[in-house]
Amino acid sequence: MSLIEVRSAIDAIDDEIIKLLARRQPLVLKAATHKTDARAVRAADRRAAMMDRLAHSADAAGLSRSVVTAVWTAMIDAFIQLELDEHKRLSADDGTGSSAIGERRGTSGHLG
Ligand SMILES: O=C(O)C(=O)C[C@]1(C(=O)O)C=C[C@@H](O)C=C1
Repeated sequence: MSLIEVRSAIDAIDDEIIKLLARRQPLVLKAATHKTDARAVRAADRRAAMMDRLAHSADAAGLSRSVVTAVWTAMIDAFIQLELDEHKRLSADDGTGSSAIGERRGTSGHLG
């Protein structure tokens, strides 16, 4: 396999990763609507559990744990920022006394 071929294969995989992240993004934004503050958005317990689970998934897949840790740390940090931005937008009082996040969340809202 030439370097050009290797890079072409990497590009194809990156395009798949982009598609998967594009599916992940609206789910993360939906999670934001279930949360009422930044601490809940950060969901430290959930994040720790994910990293633990993913380390085992990496082992099973033959993927470097350090790569998984670095990639998911960066990815979750980026999605948290997106969630915080969305959360701020939905929480903004629209002047009617009811916030958009309350309407989007319905009655099942919970912290974290
Ligand atoms: O599971 C959540 O509560 C999310 O908001 C999603 C997500 C993620 O990107 O996977 C984002 C922030 C939290 O740190 C945990 C996980």
